[in-house]
Amino acid sequence: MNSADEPAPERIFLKPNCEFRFEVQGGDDVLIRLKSGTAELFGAELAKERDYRFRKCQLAIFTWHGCELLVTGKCSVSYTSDETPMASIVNIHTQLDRIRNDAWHAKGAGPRVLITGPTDSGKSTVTRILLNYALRMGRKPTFVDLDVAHGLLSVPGTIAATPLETNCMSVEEEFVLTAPLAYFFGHTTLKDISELYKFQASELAKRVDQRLANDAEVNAAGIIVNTSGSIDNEGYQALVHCIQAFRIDLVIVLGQDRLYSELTSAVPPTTSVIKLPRSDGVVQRSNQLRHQLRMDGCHSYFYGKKIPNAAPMQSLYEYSPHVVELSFDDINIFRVHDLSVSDVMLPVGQVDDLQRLRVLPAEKTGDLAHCIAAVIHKSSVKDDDIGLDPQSLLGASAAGFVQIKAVNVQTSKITLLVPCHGPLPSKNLVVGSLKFMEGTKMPTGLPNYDLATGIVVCLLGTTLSNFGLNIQKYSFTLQAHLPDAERRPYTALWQWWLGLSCVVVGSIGDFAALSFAAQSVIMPVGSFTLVANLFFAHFWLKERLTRNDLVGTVCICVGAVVVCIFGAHESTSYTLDELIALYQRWDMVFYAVFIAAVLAAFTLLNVRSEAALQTHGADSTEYAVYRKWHPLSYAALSGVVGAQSVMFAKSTGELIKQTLGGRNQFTHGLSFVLLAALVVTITTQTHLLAMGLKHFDSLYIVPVFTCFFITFSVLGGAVYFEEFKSYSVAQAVCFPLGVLVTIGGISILARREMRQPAAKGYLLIAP
Ligand SMILES: Nc1ncnc2c1ncn2[C@@H]1O[C@H](COP(=O)(O)OP(=O)(O)OP(=O)(O)O)[C@@H](O)[C@H]1O
Repeated sequence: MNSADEPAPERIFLKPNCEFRFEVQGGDDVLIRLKSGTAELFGAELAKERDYRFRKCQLAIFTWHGCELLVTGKCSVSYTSDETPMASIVNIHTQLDRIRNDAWHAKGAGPRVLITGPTDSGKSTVTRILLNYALRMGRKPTFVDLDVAHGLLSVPGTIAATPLETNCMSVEEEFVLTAPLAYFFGHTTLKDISELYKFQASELAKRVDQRLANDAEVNAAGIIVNTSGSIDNEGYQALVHCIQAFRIDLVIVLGQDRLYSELTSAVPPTTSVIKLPRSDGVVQRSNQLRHQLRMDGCHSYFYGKKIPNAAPMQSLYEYSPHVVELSFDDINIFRVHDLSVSDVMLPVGQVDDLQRLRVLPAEKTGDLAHCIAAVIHKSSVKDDDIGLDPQSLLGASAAGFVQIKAVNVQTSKITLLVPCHGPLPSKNLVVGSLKFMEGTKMPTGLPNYDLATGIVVCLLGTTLSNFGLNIQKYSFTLQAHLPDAERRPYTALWQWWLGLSCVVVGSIGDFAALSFAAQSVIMPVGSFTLVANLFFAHFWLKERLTRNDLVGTVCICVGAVVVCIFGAHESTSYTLDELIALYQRWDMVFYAVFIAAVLAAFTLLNVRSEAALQTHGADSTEYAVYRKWHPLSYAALSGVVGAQSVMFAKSTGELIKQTLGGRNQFTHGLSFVLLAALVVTITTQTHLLAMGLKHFDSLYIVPVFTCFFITFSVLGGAVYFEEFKSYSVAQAVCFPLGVLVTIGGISILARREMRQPAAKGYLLIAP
């Protein structure tokens, strides 16, 4: 929690059969801890003395026997209520569990329950409670979600099913899931295309039947179906269709007498229909909020859920999607149309649903931008020597989903956001009307404290790091004024160590900033170090600041920001074996040779410059050739070596993360080689930077070092984590452009008239 005026923790004492209802808005965080008694959140039991974290939600914690809760943080609404439908729900559960028990002993089928009602009547909540109760009894119920408005199991616009197990139950999340069987409807209402919905519901029902037939335990646990809130006209027809398709035994109608009475006469005699009162706690959601929830659903499909300040295991919910660019030929995009009877050109009565539904190619134009597309399972599509039969896509399930980011008609290229690395499971995509606009925020009107904290921490960290470098430079300046006999190596200077400590603490701050805001924000903010450097070097160390220095530094700053924004990506988790495989890739070998060549060239330059300086002196013609290159060699070498240390740090970080997650990676010698490489590169970088600062102005050394450090770490990460493969056109153009701008900045800075380095020891400048 970030706010300074955070309320003190509140103790809530709940009487038996009461619930604590609360709402948490977008930017806020609320922690709830069960202190005593027993309590459950929509059927999932709370553990004692554990903090549960809630954001952006409206929920209720119920107790059967009374409990004490400790609530920390700001709830926008909170109150307790003793009017709940929990007694009726638990009665239904008891009946269902009896049927499950009988089914298990008789090796038969368990109960099939469907929950319906108008929008915001609490359907998903009752579904969740019944599922959680079944899971708590050790059953494996199948959850079928037919609500296309939300898509609890997948992205919105899908209908899906999956058997659940105890580990799917969670207090903080709706359901913790693996891969459900999903059909992509593509729309969030049934309007105008309800035939497709009915057809897909029937297909899903058949697949669920097949799944249940193969597993006695899952079969005996039965199914629980959540439905959409549209219950008029087409919605009602679709509801009756689904009750038949899934052969429902029990329909629970929430809070609407008319629907209850209509369904009672419409369903088969084997199906019972019961009424359940709508809980007063169920919150009415505006259309704007519903839209926002859908965008959040799409966002968490691609990016996972970042839980700020969460325990290490919870951060597993963070995913790293990739952007890929494909040519038009590599991808087929289809759309399902529900033609009117006259369009099908068959006599009325002879037209069945399948004939009305036509799968037609979608035109690849900019209109497709932001569309969510289902990638259709290859195995379910008819694609033989004669070619692809688009109609076969109708009954095919989705292997996953992508977002169409852009369509470029001129270059015939399409850019996709895909959830993971590697080729798509098939080249056939289906779109509907669902679009995912990234960056739509909760309409809370509250500032984003995490982002602000990240930026402030990063600014403080980079300023401290730069202050540290300038303290080191200051220590060299003091030494330069001592007689030769009194000068000491830099490692014997307490000021140098103080500077190094500031650099280390500052860098820790930079890393910490990454846990508050995205890398693409933090890295560019990090180039503020150059601004801090101008300040310290000019005003404290009294280094002369010219217009050239300003222009060069600004160019490096701009270039670094561009490189970070267009080059940097989030990385994925790798085990040691995967890391070894990565290091063996030909592009990594290529990159290693390239780095070796760069290091060799700058080392040669450095050795020659040093030799010319030591042998002939700073004013000699022999040294004049190297005057511009000598400072560059130090700054560039330390930057390139430092960038390698980032790669080794990333690798060792991965190994430590995996090891902490229970898979020890330090049983292999190579892990220690990576660790040793990390130590060697960090030490070398520190030494080279110290030597650069010792001999030359920090107004030159720091920007050039920063430029090499950032460019080579981004380049290394991109090669290492194969990010180039997924570069969009904008990235492919802007990344090299950013590098060019930084190189331009260096060449401007190189014109700086630096004071001559002393042949032995320190550069003489006025303190
Ligand atoms: N007893 C309760 N106390 C507080 N909030 C509740 C309670 N019951 C449900 N809610 C909240 O009310 C909102 C609407 O409930 P729910 O999603 O179950 O309705 P729904 O009928 O499934 O909605 P839709 O028609 O959109 O599918 C949800 O945010 C849910 O968490």
